[in-house]
Amino acid sequence: MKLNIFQTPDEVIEGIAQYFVETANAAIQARGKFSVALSGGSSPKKLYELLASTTYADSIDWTKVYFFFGDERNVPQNDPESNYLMAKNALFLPLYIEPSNIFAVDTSLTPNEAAQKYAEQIAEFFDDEEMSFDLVLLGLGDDAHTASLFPHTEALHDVTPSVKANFLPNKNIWRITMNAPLINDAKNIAFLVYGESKAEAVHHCLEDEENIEEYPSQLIDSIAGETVWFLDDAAAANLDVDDLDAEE
Ligand SMILES: O=C1O[C@H](COP(=O)(O)O)[C@@H](O)[C@H](O)[C@H]1O
Repeated sequence: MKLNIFQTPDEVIEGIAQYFVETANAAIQARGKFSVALSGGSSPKKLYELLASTTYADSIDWTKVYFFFGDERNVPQNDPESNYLMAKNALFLPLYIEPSNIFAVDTSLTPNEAAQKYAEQIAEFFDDEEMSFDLVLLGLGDDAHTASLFPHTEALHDVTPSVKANFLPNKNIWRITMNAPLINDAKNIAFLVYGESKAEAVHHCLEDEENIEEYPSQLIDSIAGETVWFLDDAAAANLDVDDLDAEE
């Protein structure tokens, strides 16, 4: 586990954009392609916009990048809540990404069918290779959820890498999410977290005693690779950084 702490949200975005480019180019050089699972919600929009900007657009051969989603809301793909729609507008359209490089969750199906189909698509993509994304990008909710692994939900108990339909009783909604075993098989995992509303959750996930039911993000740590947290000062405010391996 590695921490990168920056003063401002813009600096965090810049830092994780550079990390994305380095990780993508290393994967393309080593294996000829880069598979990435994107995060949703509000935090990564600026990252996607920066990657699609003139500063970064030419830094990666985007024809060799394959996009997946760590989680998706159970809404149509043109719904403002859709993680796919956000990535489409901020990243895919500006970079002219080919549809064959984009693996969106089919939310026209029932949640269970959508999850099963997505798991099959992922298995098919990796074929006879190890089912291991080059990079999984993650966010952190104020309640310490990541992807759609929410406190006190069934998917937290999975032990086999897969995609699950996860019911959130408090909100009475379904989400489709990669489970922790699948995420942890990734070669690299990067959390992007900024803003003071996240400070408590960051502290619980990184420094508190293990309590997976309350703080599901504690489940996440790459087994064979690297887990890196990109934080701003506000999100890191409650950390005792001296006890952690932090680079500022
Ligand atoms: O619901 C979700 O929330 C988390 C965190 O989102 P944020 O809006 O607080 O940045 C996100 O990582 C996840 O993909 C998303 O579906």
